[in-house]
Amino acid sequence: MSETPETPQNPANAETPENPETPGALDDGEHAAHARQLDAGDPLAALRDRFTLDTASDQASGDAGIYLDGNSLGALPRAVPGRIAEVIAREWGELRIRSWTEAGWWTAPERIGDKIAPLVGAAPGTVVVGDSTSVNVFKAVVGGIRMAGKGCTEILVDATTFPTDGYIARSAARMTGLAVRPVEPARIADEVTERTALALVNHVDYRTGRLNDLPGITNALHSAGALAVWDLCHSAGALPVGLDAHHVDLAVGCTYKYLNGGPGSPAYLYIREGLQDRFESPLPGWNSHVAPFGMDPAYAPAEGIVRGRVGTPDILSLLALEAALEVWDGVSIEDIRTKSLALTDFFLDCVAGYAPPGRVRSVTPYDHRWRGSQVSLECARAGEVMNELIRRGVVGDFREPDVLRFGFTPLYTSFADAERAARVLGEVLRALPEEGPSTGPATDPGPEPAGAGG
Ligand SMILES: Cc1ncc(COP(=O)(O)O)c(C=O)c1O
Ligand SMILES: Nc1c(O)cccc1C(=O)C[C@H](N)C(=O)O
Repeated sequence: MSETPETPQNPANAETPENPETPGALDDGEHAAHARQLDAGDPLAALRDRFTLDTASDQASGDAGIYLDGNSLGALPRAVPGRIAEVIAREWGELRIRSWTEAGWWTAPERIGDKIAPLVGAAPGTVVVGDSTSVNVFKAVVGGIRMAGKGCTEILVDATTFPTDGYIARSAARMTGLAVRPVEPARIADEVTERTALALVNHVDYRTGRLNDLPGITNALHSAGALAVWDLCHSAGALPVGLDAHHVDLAVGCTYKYLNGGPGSPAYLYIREGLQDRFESPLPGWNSHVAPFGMDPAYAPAEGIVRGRVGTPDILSLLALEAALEVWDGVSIEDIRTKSLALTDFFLDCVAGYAPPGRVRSVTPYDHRWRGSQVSLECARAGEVMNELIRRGVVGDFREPDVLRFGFTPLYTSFADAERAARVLGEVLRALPEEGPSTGPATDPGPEPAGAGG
């Protein structure tokens, strides 16, 4: 994974003069038949039943939606409503305060961290669940700066990062007297110096779906004496991460995308085992104290990953997440990756077949080494196109200024979903010519841009 990223070659970019512009003349049947064949041979196909989604027969009748926004909000696992009803009725309703010990509420952040750990290649005891990703970015960046060498004067931040990481990193740097330098992930190895404390990098770019080179960048940072801090929001649950194997120092991620924990479900913090005793949290709440019920005015951190905690855990959301993680029973992340790449390859082929030539350009690398689990298509009038796709039952989302995003969650997305989404996209692009009366939400999103609520 440490080779230089190649220029993406993408069938959806390719000129396809042989593709007729009239919908009826496309060979829809061939793509649809291929989708049926791929679904029939898909060893993960049955996992879709672990989720509440529109059924295959709803889809056959054309009434149901195709959900390609699991990279924003994962679908609802079937086990969650029953478990939450039980937690409310029994644990909160009857046991009340006793549940902190008798129902295992107190230890839930580490117990659930241990369930996420194998999905990101981490050992037990290295992941703690709680707070939002934004808050965990703050803990990781300040905690990392405090571990760095005294002569460090700067931190590097992925220049293409999801904005919250950049905002928080800037604030953290200001508080600690360091400078912030935005650097493209592919340039980090060249830009890191002995004065760099750490780099904060997104594993998968939220906008383009590009997979950044975690092993190579981590290695380059270490060679310069800097720490590697990764944001796994768009990779955890979609592809193998290998945190321990690649000696990542600190990592954060959300659980509401490919981990299907539900809206606003708590995020997680990973601290490499060898660094835990040096980690000084910038938010040393009583839950990370060595003796929380000692009520000592002086702070003394707990041993191990517990020191990543802050205050009282958000129990209902945490336990919903725990139930959601049951969908991973018997599922290997390597098989998920294989299906993810097959789905995105197939979608790109279908788009190349169905979209009018030149109307969309994939900004997601075609090269598997650099592809996450989404396909992002640059397109004129993208906001309007996405609104129309959603109206026709294909739910992806739109990101400024001109990107259509389609997320593929191998646990529940079928090849038939991919084919139908591409077919409807082709229809919508024909209905909305490139030069429209206005550029609409692509330049002026208004209060609710397409897909914002996903
Ligand atoms: C890469 C990345 N980091 C952070 C966040 C946001 O984190 P939070 O859960 O704090 O809103 C997102 C998405 O919302 C994201 O895509
Ligand atoms: N967290 C979100 C939310 O509360 C509302 C709408 C969208 C989101 C998202 O997760 C956005 C997402 N991180 C993105 O990749 O753009």
